[in-house]
Amino acid sequence: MSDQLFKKPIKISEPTIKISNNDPDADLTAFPARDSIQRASSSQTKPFVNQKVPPPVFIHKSKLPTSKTEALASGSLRPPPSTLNPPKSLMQYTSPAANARTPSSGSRLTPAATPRKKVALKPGYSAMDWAALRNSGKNLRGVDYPGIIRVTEEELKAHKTRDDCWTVLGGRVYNLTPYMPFHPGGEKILMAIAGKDGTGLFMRTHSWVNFENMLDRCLVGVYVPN
Ligand code: HEM
Repeated sequence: MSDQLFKKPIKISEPTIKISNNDPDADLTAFPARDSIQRASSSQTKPFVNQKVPPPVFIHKSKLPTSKTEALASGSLRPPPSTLNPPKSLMQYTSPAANARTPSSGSRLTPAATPRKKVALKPGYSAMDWAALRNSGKNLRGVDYPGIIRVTEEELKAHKTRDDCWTVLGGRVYNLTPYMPFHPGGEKILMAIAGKDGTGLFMRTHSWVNFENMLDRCLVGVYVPN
């Protein structure tokens, strides 16, 4: 009996939904319901039909930025523009010189300073090499007298060449000659303070540089202008 049941093909007919125009309740597919608030407030009765959807924008592969730098330059990786202004306390440090160095858009907060330019140092003249030379025990003072000497203005002025360059920093006289090729700002700029008091220019350029420590082995003496 059960065998017969399984062997018999079962006919499943599609359910038919009859929609009568006279009977609104018969329209089972209508959603939202015909007399609902949603339908009343919506001007669109047939979604996606005759609706104007903007066509998708395709960017050709060749026009896409290839690197992060390019993407940044094109602005595609930039954060959205902000209407917030930076705090005034930081703004005061932005100098025209600093802005001239960073001409890109937006506000950049850069400490006010003299425009700076690093030079390419020759191999063997890095900060590490200078530290090694300082600790080598070599005489970097350029004078044979072992102790601190008193240097007058006249004496100072006599040491203003590339091979014999003294300067005053913070009231002390230093022999800059051995440091010349190690200076990240270049030799030329150091010659501007040769045989002179360089404290003002030094401080305006890089007051954070610890010259006392870096030039300790180059100390010649104390400056006694009169
Ligand atoms: C007073 C005259 C001097 C001027 C005009 C001057 C100028 C400069 C300049 C333009 C730079 C490159 C800055 C950069 O873009 O990174 C620099 C860097 C540097 N200078 Fe001088 N310099 C002077 C004296 C000295 C002296 C006497 C020393 C010795 C202690 C010195 C030590 C340094 C150091 C360590 C740096 C690297 C600083 C850094 O990378 O932050 N400078 N200097």
